[in-house]
Amino acid sequence: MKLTAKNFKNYAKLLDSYSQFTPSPLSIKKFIDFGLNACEQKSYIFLRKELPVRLANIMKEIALLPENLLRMPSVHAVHDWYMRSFQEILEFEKTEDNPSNLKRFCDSLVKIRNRHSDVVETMAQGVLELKESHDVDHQTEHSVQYFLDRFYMSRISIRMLINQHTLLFGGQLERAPGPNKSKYIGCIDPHCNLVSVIQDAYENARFLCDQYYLASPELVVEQHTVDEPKPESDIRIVYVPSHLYHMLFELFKNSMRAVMEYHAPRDQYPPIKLTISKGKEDVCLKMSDRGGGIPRSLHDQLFKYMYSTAPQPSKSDAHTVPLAGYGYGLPISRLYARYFHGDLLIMSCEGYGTDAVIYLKALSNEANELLPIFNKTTSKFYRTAV
Ligand SMILES: O=C(O)CCCOc1c(F)cc(-c2c(C(=O)NCc3ccc(C(=O)O)cc3)noc2-c2cc(Cl)c(O)cc2O)cc1F
Repeated sequence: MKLTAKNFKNYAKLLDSYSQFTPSPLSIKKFIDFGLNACEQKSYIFLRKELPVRLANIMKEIALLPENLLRMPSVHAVHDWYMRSFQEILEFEKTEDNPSNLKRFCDSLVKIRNRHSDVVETMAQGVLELKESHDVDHQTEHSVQYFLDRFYMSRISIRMLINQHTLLFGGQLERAPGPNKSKYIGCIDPHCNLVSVIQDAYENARFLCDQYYLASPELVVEQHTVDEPKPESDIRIVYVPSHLYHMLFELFKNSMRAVMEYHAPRDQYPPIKLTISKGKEDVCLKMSDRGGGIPRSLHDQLFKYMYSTAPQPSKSDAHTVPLAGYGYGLPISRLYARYFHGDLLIMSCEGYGTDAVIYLKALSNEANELLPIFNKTTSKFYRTAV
């Protein structure tokens, strides 16, 4: 439906009303329990309210961004995608949960997911457009950092809800029944084998490293469980393998880049060590490399969106390890870890190497979604930050 002045006013009213609601966080346990006895009508009734609530909450923040960022063509495009998706879901607000509407709803979710597939790159482009067209003061940089952390967390959560519904009810052909794929609940693996995800991420990062450096560090994995120091079988948890893969792939790339740059080509490269430990509260994955580390003063830059959207250096600059990252890999990996109340920390010892630790909740009932909530405090933050 084309946005006209008339329906724009009506849309603004709907945005206000849906943003008054607080998003309802779900735990991994709740996703599993619902999925084990999945009812499409219940999911439809929940999502046709929860999705517009989550969209409206973050759209109110987009509207509070500094004017000169909002005006950037790429940011405007993203805002437009959000408006269209918000409207599309509202068309189901009062429709009956009959089979044809359920099918239409599912198709609409797939369409929305596809519309938003390039949001991260497009927002990064918008930040670059801002840097190239305006002087960016500290306040604006601070607002952008605060906003993007919340914006990408909101996006992770909305895609999680959409993926669960479309995987459970989308009528996809049965997945190739891999060893435990058939036991997935949507995108959640109730028996996620950590070593398999680690191996996957390592092999793919190593492939890129070998391509560029013609060599790569080996990997050594150790596992410890609170009850048995040398567990017989691999440690497993209930988690979303694709989220864990994203974090590990990013960290392996960083460790490999540091090790290969720090050690002269003729050296025997020190291996990357990955220690997995399962405690009562957390499952920890510590990736340790001897890549020379970074100075403490540069730690925060690793997680900056503005800093890390440096223009792409030419290939010739690639011989030094530029701290200006090339993507949003690390900040978004930290959001994936925090999404279910875990965390991702980088501890570097300059002159020696870096430890990167991923903390995940050991208990699925404690792995609750961490959702950004739009309220007076949020808008005050933007007002004072402008
Ligand atoms: O976003 C992306 O695509 C990648 C964005 C990211 O790109 C980076 C990258 F992969 C690796 C490093 C790096 C360095 C380094 O670079 N040391 C050499 C130098 C020492 C001092 C200075 C300085 O004083 O300026 C600069 C470099 N040392 O340890 C790490 C390191 C960093 C992380 Cl997050 C990790 O998980 C593991 C690591 O071994 C820095 C990156 F930034």
